[in-house]
Amino acid sequence: MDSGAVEPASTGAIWSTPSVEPRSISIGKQIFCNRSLNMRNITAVGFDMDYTLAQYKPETFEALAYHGTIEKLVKDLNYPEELLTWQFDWKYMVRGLVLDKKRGNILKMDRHKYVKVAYHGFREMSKEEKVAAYGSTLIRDSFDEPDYALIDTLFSLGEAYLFAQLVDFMDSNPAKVPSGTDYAHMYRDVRSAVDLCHRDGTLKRMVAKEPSRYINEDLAIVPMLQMLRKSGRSTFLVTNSLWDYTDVVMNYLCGPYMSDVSSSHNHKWLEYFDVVITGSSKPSFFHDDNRTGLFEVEPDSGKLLNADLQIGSPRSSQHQPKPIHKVYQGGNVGHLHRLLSVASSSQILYVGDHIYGDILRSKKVLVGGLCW
Ligand SMILES: Nc1nc2c(ncn2[C@@H]2O[C@H](COP(=O)(O)O)[C@@H](O)[C@H]2O)c(=O)[nH]1
Ligand SMILES: [Mg+2]
Repeated sequence: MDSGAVEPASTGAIWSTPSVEPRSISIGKQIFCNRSLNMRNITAVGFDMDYTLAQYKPETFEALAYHGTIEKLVKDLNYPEELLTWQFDWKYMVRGLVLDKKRGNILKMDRHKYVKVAYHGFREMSKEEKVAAYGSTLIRDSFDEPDYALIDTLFSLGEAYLFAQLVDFMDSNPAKVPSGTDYAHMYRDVRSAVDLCHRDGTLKRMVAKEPSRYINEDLAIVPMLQMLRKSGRSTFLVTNSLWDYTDVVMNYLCGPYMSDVSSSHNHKWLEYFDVVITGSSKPSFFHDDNRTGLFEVEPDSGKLLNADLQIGSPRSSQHQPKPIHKVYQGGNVGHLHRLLSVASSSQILYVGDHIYGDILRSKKVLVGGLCW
C-alpha cells in the first residue's frame, strides 16, 4: 500500500482459530450441522445464487468491488486521489468480525460477546485499550447496528478492509480527508459507494464480460440438481439478483452441461429448475406479511408481465395446474408456495450463504417453518 495508511502487520491468521489437528477432508466435503432434518418431509429444495451456487473468486471479484468503491470515493465523494494506488489483501478479513464504526475498530468476539481481539485500523489494541473501550467481562455492549456493522457476508470483506485502511489513513493524514469526516462518516461513505457498485453495473458488467475470471466453475451443481429432481422433489432458485445477471451467471455455471454453449441466451439452464424468482428482495421475500407483487419475466426480452392473476389466489391454486412459465421477479413466499404447489414452508429446504440476508427478519426472528 503506497499511502499514508499503515501496512497491516500480518494477514489471515490473525482472526482465525488455530486448528487442533490437520484436517484430512477438504473443506468442500465437510458437513457442518446445527439441527437435524428429515429429508422425507422436504418436497422442494431451493437455492440462493450469489455466493451459494455461484462461488465468486474473492481475489478477482472482491478486488473489483474494492477498486470500484475507491473510484467512487475519489470521484464522487472527494476523497484524495492517492487512494487509487491502494491494494487489497483479500485474505486479511474474515466473516464474523464486527466493525465499530464510531471508534474505527475491528473486533473479534466470542459467543458471549466478549471482545477477544480488537484492532484500530490495522494496529492491534492493547488489553487496557480494549477494556477501556469495551468494558470488562460483566458489562457488554449489544454490538448491533447502527453503531456496529457485522461482517457476515463474503460481499463485505472488501469494505471492511477499506474501512481499516481509511481509519489508518485519517489518523496519520487528518487534513487529507474531506472536512468534518469522522470514522462513522467514512464507514457510511464506503457503504454507499459499495452499494452503488452493486446497483450501477460496475460489478455485474465486468462479471458478464468474463464470468470465468470472477466465478469458480462447479461441475457438481448440475448433477446435484438432477439428483434432486430425480428424487421427485421440485427445485427452485430465489435470488436478489435481477434476471439479466442471473441468466449470465447460471448459464456459466450450468454451461458445461449444455449442448449449445455457443449461445449465451439459450436459457437451457432453466430446465434444472421448476421455478426461478429473481429480484426477490430477501429477506422480506420470506416474511408472511410481505405483499410485494409478482411479475413474470419473459426470458428473451427481460420484459416484465403482471403475474399475480395468472397464478391464481391461494384458495383456487390447489386445483390449478402448475404454470408453464417459470421465471419471475419479486413476489413473496406465498407466491412461491403456489408456484411449487406446496402447502407449508416446512416442506421447503432453502440453501443460502447469508442467514440474515436470506431469511432472517432480524437476529431474533426466523421465518416460520422454512428449513435453511
Ligand atoms: N445494492 C446492493 N446489492 C448488494 C450488496 N451486496 C450484495 N448485493 C447484491 O445482492 C445480490 C445477492 O444475490 P443472492 O443470490 O445472494 O440473493 C447480488 O446481486 C449482489 O450483487 C450491497 O451492498 N448493495
Ligand atoms: Mg447469496
